[in-house]
Parts: sequence; C-alpha cells; structure tokens
Amino acid sequence: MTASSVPAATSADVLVSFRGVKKTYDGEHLVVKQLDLDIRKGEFLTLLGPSGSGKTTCLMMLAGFEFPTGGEIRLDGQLLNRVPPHKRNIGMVFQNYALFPHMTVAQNVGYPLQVRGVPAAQRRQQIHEALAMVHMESFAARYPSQLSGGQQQRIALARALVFKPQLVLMDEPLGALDKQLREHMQIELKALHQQLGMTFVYVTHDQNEALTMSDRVAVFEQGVIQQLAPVDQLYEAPDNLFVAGFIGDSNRLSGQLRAGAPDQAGQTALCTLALPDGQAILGQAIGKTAAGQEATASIRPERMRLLDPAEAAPAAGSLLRGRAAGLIYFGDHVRLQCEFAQQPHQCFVKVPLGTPALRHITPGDAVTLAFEPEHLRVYA
Ligand SMILES: Nc1ncnc2c1ncn2[C@@H]1O[C@H](COP(=O)(O)OP(=O)(O)OP(=O)(O)O)[C@@H](O)[C@H]1O
Repeated sequence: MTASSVPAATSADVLVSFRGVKKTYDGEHLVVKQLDLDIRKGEFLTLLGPSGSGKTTCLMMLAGFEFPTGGEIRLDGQLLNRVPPHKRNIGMVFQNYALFPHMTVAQNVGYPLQVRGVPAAQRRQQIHEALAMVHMESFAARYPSQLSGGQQQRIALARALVFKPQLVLMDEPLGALDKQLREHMQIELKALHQQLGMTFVYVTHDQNEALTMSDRVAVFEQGVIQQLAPVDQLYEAPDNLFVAGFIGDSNRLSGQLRAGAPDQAGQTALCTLALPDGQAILGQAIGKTAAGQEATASIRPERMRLLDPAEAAPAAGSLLRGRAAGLIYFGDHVRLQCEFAQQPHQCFVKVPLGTPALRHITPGDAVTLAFEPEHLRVYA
C-alpha cells in the first residue's frame, strides 16, 4: 500500500496511525517495512497473514511491548513511541489467556481497575458489568483452573474490557479453542464489538475468522501490507495474486497478454490473455500491464460455470475448454477438477447437484467452462 492511498492522520475518524513504521529485531532484517496504516475509530480491523509476516510485531508495537526501529505510531494524535504499555489505555487479549492463577475470576477482572486506583464499590459494579458482557456472572468466585478454555478466554476478554479502553488488541485469542467453540466465540466477539462501539484490532492467520468478524482486513506478507480493504472488496477485487491466493479459493491460468492496457487512471481494462494451448480469454487487466507480458489470471471457482453441450455457447473469450480431471462430492455441490493443456495448475468449479451437464461426465471427458470476463482478473 502506498502512503498516498492512506487518508491523512489528522482526519477525525482515525484513532491510530502508523507512519513509515519499521522494525528489526536483529539490526539487519526488517520484519515490518515502512508501514503506513490508519485504524478508524470504532472499526473491527484484522491483521491477517501467514506466520512470520509481522502481524504480532505490529500489535506489540501498538501495545507498547515492542518499540519501532523507525517511524511513528499515534493514538488519537498523541505520539506513542515512548509511552509505556500501562499508560496507553489499551486492552489486550492473548491466545494463552494470561490469567493470574492465584486470583479468582472477579479478582482477575478487577485487576486493571485496582492498578488504576478505582474505589472498591465502583470496582465491584464494573466487574459485574464486564462479566455480564461475556455471560460469566455466576463464575466470579472460581479460579482459572476451574474453568474450560473457552470460559478462561471470556474472562480474559472481560479483563480487557473492564476499564472501558478506547482500543482493544487481540492476538489469536481463539487459537486454542476447538472449531465449534471458536466459531461461536467469533459471533459473540462481533456482537460485542457492535454493542460496545470500541475499536478492535485483531490478529489471525485464519482467513475465515478474518472474513467473519472484520469491517476491514489488512493482509500482511513479509512485513508489508499487500491490501487493506473491507472483506467483500478483498474477496471480489484482490489487488494482487498473493491476496487472491490467500483469501478464499482461486483458480490460476498463465499466458501472455495480447492486447489491452490499463485505462488512464491506471485501474482496470479488458485485455486478452493468450494461453499456451491456443485459447484466448478475456479478463480485467489489473494495474500496469502491457501487450507481450507474461501474466497470470485468477478467478473464483464459483464464478465459473460448467456449460451444457446443448446450450448456446457464450461469446468467444468467455469460455475455456479443457478436460475433467476428477469429481468430488461435497453434499450440496460437486467439485469438478479440470485441467488445461500446458497449465501448471488444475482448476476447479463448484457445480450444483442436478446440473444436467454433470450427469455423464467422467474423468478425461472434454468440458467447457463459461465465465464473465469481469470476474477473471489478470495480473502481470
Ligand atoms: N522477539 C523477537 N526476537 C527476534 N525475532 C522475532 C521476535 N518476535 C518476532 N520475531 C521475528 O519477526 C518476524 C515476524 O514475527 P511476528 O510474530 O510479528 O509474525 P506474525 O505474522 O505475527 O506470525 P505468527 O502468526 O506466527 O505469530 C518473524 O520472522 C519472527 O521470527
């Protein structure tokens, strides 16, 4: 992401701004590279990316547990670089809960209030409210060891919320829970965020989790934000092949650009991709492309359709002829694997059960897939 695409840090709806932030642990290798990022007041922003891409380091710099090697981080306009963690008014939830084992649930939740010198009566009230938020009022007298993992994480969340911070940071908080509980907690967290109106910054490497909960997602790779966008935009209009591959399923086809160039604004324009087997397909050229370049097209499986042989073929350029490589039954659809001559990767398409064209297909048969060129994104 370029600095020019980031709104000005002074704009009223920005709570946190990173400007030119760099981080190295060993003095040589940058794990966060020149990061510009604005976090808006009240949003649920997720930092998503593979292991080692720098998400946690960014969160730790925001929390104050790590210091940037260069650049600035501001919270509500105030420079944070040298403000210690306990003076930042930020709540934090970690994957390993980090509850104090010798304290009861109520004492754990009340701890941030105690260190802030909140009087006992008010403390009791706020502890009760925070436990009610996470549906754990009746567990106040228990110790962490007497709670399940999901219950402990709820207490950790109550402890992060109890002092009503303007910003809550969460680092893989659901990572240790089983799938069912994790999905349940995702919905609860999202509801809590909507109810409280606080700003949540959430770190995960799980794209489903990111898509389920977030208003916007920043996709990290090797210390760089590859794209920052609302979830639907990230899925429908990935800026590059990394994002297309990291978020959801996508099919890839390699070839050479024959015609078509970006429009004046450098955005998208229709182009023709010549595939090595002689087929020519139409797609949207993304970014700077020029005729003759090697390029890779990406398309979501649900944006391709198995054509019935009896059906009138759509316009040239919006079909692909290949061979069935396999069929996998998925209950509500069949996943049809297809291969195309001289393409390194197979493609797949989700075919609804009962589709007539599916009836007689066996591996090795010729198949035709149809698509709209606007859904085929071509990256040089
Ligand atoms: N305290 C540290 N000392 C030295 N190197 C570190 C330290 N913390 C992280 N790193 C390195 O910095 C890079 C980024 O790590 P970071 O934890 O920020 O990534 P991440 O995207 O959060 O990964 P994960 O999802 O695995 O936690 C990695 O190469 C990691 O090995």
